[in-house]
Amino acid sequence: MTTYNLALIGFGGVNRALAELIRDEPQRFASLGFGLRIVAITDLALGSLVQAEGIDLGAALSMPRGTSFAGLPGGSPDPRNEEVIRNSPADIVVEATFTSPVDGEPAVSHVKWALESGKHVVSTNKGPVALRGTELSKLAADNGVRFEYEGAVMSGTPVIRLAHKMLGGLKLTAVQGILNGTSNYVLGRMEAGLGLDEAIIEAQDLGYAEADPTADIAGSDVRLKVAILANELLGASIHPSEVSTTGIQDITSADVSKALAAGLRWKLIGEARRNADGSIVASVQPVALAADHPLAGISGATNAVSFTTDLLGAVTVSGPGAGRVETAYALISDIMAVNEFVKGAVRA
Ligand SMILES: NC(=O)C1=CN([C@@H]2O[C@H](COP(=O)(O)OP(=O)(O)OC[C@H]3O[C@@H](n4cnc5c(N)ncnc54)[C@H](O)[C@@H]3O)[C@@H](O)[C@H]2O)C=CC1
Ligand SMILES: N[C@@H](CC=O)C(=O)O
Repeated sequence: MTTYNLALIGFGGVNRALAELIRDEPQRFASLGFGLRIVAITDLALGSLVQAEGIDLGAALSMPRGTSFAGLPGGSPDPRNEEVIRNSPADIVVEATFTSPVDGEPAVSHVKWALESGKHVVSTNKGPVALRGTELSKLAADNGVRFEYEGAVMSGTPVIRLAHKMLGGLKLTAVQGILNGTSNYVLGRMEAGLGLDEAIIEAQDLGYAEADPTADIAGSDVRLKVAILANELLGASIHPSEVSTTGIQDITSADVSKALAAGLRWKLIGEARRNADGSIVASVQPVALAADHPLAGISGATNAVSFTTDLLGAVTVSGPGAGRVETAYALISDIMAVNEFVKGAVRA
């Protein structure tokens, strides 16, 4: 059985959840036909750690706040991302640092260093995909490796790969959905009587929010996801700045109560549509949906996306849109895709 060596770049909620699954449930991976060993970890707060024989995950996961990997064999107080990505004995680099909606950095560089070094990349980071996706996928192909990013849209809920694999024979003209777990959770909690700020704190505690939750509330997170879906599935080549974006920051508790009394629910809707002339229009905006609208019942951190197709009409996928373990599962599904690629290459 093949065992893949992983380097985790960023050791926050998502990559910690992945490390816990690898430590606690090796049989899950064995049943998939491969083993996983974490040989390197870097993080802004902890520094870096490289142990070619496999890191003691119990020790790494229980590092007290404010300490660094410097005290461990192979440890350093600095993240040393480039050195670790290029030179550690990893087969797969797992990129889960902060998403930058502006330029995708430093994650874009992390992905490039890995691909240039002949390492596969699996990532939940939306920045590199939305802002430099075409270039990075080409770099992966040129180096004979994979760049997989299922978790960039709707966490572990299968969307990107599912649409590529299962909807390929259809003409897709639009994607529309609730694509941010935090804002949907926050709107639901406001319906229950909480203020915006209190609801955001809850979403942070639950691991849904971005490091800067403004991205969730003001819509830049959904803007990246809309650009990814438009480019991946509608054949567009749009930059996130072309997605007109309004968040939920100006929706007040009074607005929420008034809507509820009228049988409406506020939702943050992301949409991309191909016009008859081939042009693409894309937007993010709050909409007060009637209770019988298919997206009105999507609550909490659950998300849903609906594809408008020629032969099937609307095809809708719903599931978790955020969460630490839920997003770690996206990385596992990406590693499964890498494994299929590797096995296919061996057979060919
Ligand atoms: N939490 C969720 O539900 C989801 C998260 N994502 C994305 O996954 C990524 C990770 O998310 P979380 O783990 O929740 O975030 P987090 O904020 O808990 O963890 C990110 C970690 O990356 C580290 N980091 C930041 N910049 C770094 C750098 N230059 N070098 C080394 N380490 C660095 C931070 O110190 C932090 O520990 C983010 O890009 C996020 O947008 C995507 C889908 C869902
Ligand atoms: N902060 C994001 C996490 C997933 O992309 C969200 O809440 O949806």
